[in-house]
Amino acid sequence: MPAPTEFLEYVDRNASGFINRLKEAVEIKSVSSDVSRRPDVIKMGEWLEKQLQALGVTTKQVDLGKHEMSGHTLQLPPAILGKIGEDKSKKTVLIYGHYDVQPAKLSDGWNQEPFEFVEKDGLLLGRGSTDDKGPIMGWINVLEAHQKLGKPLPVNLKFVFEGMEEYGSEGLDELVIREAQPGGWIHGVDCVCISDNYWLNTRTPALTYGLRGIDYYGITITGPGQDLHSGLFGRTVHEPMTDLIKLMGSLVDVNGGIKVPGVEELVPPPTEEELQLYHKMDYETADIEAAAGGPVALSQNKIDVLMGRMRYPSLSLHGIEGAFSDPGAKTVIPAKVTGKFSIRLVPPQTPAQVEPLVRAYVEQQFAALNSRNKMTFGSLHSGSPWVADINHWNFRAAHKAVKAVWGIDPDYTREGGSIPVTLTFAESLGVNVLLLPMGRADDGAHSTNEKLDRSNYIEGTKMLGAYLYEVAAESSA
Ligand SMILES: NCC(=O)N[C@@H](Cc1c[nH]cn1)C(=O)O
Ligand SMILES: [Zn+2]
Ligand SMILES: [Zn+2]
Repeated sequence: MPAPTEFLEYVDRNASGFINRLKEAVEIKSVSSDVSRRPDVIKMGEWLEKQLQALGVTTKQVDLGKHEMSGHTLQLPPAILGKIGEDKSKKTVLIYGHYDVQPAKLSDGWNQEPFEFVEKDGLLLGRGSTDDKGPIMGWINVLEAHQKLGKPLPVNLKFVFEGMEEYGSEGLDELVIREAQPGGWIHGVDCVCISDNYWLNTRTPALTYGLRGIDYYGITITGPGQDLHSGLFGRTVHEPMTDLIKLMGSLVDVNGGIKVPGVEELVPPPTEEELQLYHKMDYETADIEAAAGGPVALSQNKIDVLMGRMRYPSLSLHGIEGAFSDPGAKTVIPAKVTGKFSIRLVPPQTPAQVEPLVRAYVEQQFAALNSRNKMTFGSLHSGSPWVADINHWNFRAAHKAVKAVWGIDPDYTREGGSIPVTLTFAESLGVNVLLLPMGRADDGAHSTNEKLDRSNYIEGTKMLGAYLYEVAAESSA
């Protein structure tokens, strides 16, 4: 059942109001990994709850308790649960999104203050515009259109919005498992839809049926009692940074090969059938280079690039806490440094399998340094990979919606990123989960100058609405 014309026209007529809604959302600095921004994350959750309530959604804020972050005990931002419609003759779709964002500073290389929303040259710019505030606003726009038009929604909707996704979704798995039980908020839904990833390129919409998992680690080296003058102490003491750089350098080679024994070996080679899927995707190595903003692809072979992103694990080095990183030439020997890195996991890898391999390797590498410093290794957070069945009516409905709104067939992709709760939804609810991305490959999620194309936001709002109509029309058999 295609989306009604009056809905599509409402979206076009009200585009500027929808953009204002996104502006308001972007300007709340809801950075989940920043201790000082935690009140803003909570404010963002409250703002979102009010938006939902104003559009007739029954909501519930769930306190997820407290957690430890960077030596502080902090209140976790609430999960915002919502529901609208209880018509037993209709399907019920569960929508998930996250209202927290990655950190961003002007000095990272932004052309504008990252939390000041700018509309320019067809782009909606600002932190969170594509990840994940744009898609969440898309769902709210769909609700607004139906309320203002006095039209019933074609399906019942349940919502789970969280404020800690960018920090490993702390506390959410337990909530989802609890609420999936009989009598729980999300028990009995027919399918799940998540809009929190991107097209493979800038041309072709995508339906996504897989995500990599993640295991995020920290290696801390301590020794000196305080930071030291390198002129007075250089070549007289074991330096924590020197040890850490050696360890971090031993984890991955410059071509992306993971040097931790046993990690790559867990992954089976691709079958002929799987290779054919990559051949069919609308993709060129120029796409990754355009999205990366430089000629830096590891291979000029499209299949290698696609498999590197979708079906092989990767190990990335993220940063060093405690290292000198300001402009200037401070001659310091930092006393305590923590190196952060993560491994993106693919089936059948699990964090429980991979973590002991990494720990044993890091300990062995550190022992080989014969350093008198101390090393501690830990996992900051983790999530398992997920793969779905694309032959399900949930995907069929999304395919029709994409075709109706964008006029082309979508690519079927596996995403290189992670959304830790996805597998928990699939397992605890026992239903199909679909990822329906709104943004493009070059949106700059987690990066500088993050944007969502105006057309992706507006057509994407239509696509989300159209998907609900197509779900309603599918037979669940
Ligand atoms: N849009 C999904 C996303 O960006 N997910 C994050 C999740 C994460 C895990 N640890 C920190 N963030 C990702 O990096 O894939
Ligand atoms: Zn996201
Ligand atoms: Zn993200």
